[in-house]
Amino acid sequence: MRPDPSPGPVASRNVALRNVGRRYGLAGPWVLRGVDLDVPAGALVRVQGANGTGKSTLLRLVAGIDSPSEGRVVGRPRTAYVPERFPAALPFTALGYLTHLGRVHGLVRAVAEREAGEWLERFGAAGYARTPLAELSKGSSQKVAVAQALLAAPELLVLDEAWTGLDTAARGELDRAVAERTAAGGAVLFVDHDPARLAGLPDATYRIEGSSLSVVNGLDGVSGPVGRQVTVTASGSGRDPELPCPHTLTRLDARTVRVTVPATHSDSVLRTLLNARPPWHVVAVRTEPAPPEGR
Ligand SMILES: Nc1ncnc2c1ncn2[C@@H]1O[C@H](COP(=O)(O)OP(=O)(O)OP(=O)(O)O)[C@@H](O)[C@H]1O
Repeated sequence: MRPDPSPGPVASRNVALRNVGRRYGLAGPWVLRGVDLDVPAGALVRVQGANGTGKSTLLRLVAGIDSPSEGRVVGRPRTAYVPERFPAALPFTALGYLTHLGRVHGLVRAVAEREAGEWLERFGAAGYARTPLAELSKGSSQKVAVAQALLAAPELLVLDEAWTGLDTAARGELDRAVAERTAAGGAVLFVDHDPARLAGLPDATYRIEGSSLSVVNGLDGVSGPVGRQVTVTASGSGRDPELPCPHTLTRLDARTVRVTVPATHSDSVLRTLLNARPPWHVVAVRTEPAPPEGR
């Protein structure tokens, strides 16, 4: 099912970040800033980025288990989340834990237990159904982490490196489960270190770089930076300026360039231009209109 990327209010089954920033501690560096992201129902969305750039932070914000330091999260789909590290030291067996979660999601005990058993079977973990979580191997406990998310048939499934540690059969099973969720109209947002993971399938791919989010492939087929943008027109040397963030550069004439950068980086870009040797002359600075709701 293709997602609907058309502008308009965000439906409750969609989730979106609007000008979101997150930093840890009052004076900590901004891990994310000025981030706008839409995850519409039915969409498979991938987030990429080098280690420590804020992928898990972004996923936790979208999943609703962390709150932004600034900006808004819009929409409240029923969400399930597979964390990078599953807290396996809970006082349950694998089956007991999944049955308990099934009941939390409103299933009667018999149905919860049956579905829990079916998911363990599907991931090749039925043999560990009665094993305490704390005694499971890393891979087996990852299967439980994945099963707990799928058990709830969530409207939004958020997978943070969920394939890591799974054996080949279970990885294939998770691929199929992702396809089933999107076919059923659910959204799936994922991070995985393997660039071949679900290759060719995502409806949109984003990259985190320097606290900003860029579009690798957008829902509307557009690529480039997202979020509020600032356009700076500057004249100076015939060479292109070296800027400290992702940007789009257009040369207007032999001495004049126009660069568009995420608004969150406009101060550092202006500083870079003014401190260059020789300095650039800044002709104009314009803040571009915010993207419409639903984009
Ligand atoms: N709870 C926290 N408290 C303080 N700093 C944190 C916390 N969580 C993440 N960070 C910091 O935020 C930055 C981004 O971390 P995050 O885990 O989101 O990145 P990541 O892209 O998922 O990394 P990786 O690819 O290594 O999993 C890092 O500098 C990290 O140290």
